[in-house]
Amino acid sequence: MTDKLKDAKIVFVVGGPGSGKGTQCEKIVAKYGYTHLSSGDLLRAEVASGSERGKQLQAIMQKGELVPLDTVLDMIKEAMIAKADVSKGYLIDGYPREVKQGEEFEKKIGAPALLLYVDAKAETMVKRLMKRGETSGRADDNEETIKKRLDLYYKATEPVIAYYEKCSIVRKVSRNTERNMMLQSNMTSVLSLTP
Ligand SMILES: Nc1ncnc2c1ncn2[C@@H]1O[C@H](COP(=O)(O)OP(=O)(O)O)[C@@H](O)[C@H]1O
Ligand SMILES: Nc1ncnc2c1ncn2[C@H]1C[C@H](O)[C@@H](COP(=O)(O)OP(=O)(O)O)O1
Ligand SMILES: [Mg+2]
Repeated sequence: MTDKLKDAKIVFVVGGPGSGKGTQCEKIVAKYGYTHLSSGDLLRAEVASGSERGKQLQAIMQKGELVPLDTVLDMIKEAMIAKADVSKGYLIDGYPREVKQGEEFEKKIGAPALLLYVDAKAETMVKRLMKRGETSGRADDNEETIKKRLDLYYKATEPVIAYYEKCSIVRKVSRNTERNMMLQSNMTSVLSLTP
């Protein structure tokens, strides 16, 4: 099964809650036709299905905690396989959330070609999430859960960036670069390579 993903081009998209991961991914999809898989969206789809597992996931997400690694990795892998025949590459948005998730992904699927680090100030993230919460209907877009998600981001997810900096695959997108990120040659050269 994993054979289907043997040569897959993989881009991890990492950043704090509300940093703009989903927004930047949409831009990349429009330009490069990559397959966008958001771990949060996959989990919310499971919740929406009303399954027993969905109920357990909902309770964890509402508290701003991480769901079990195996659950999210299995979902991502399944979604990747489903698109393997048509995909030019994958944007894995919201994963890894901790170094261990990155290690497991590499063992079970493959190594990332690039990690896009979407950077924003805590103050900006909180402001955006409070605004998003007015219409998103998301159980975790409220003040209390946002604070927990931010704390967890700095504690568990930021180390992921340092971990991948060692192999020089991190590209940072920040306020100054996001508007013209598609023009950055370092990103273009990696993204436009055919798988
Ligand atoms: N560059 C930006 N400037 C202003 N608002 C933004 C920007 N990027 C994203 N947003 C807004 O911030 C919120 C969070 O963005 P989203 O892409 O959902 O982030 P994430 O997937 O990282 O949580 C959304 O409401 C989005 O419209
Ligand atoms: N890779 C992962 N591991 C564990 N839990 C995850 C996960 N990705 C998402 N979740 C769970 C916990 C998150 O607080 C919640 C929402 O994630 P998300 O939609 O990626 O949020 P955001 O886009 O605001 O950063 O789903
Ligand atoms: Mg998102």
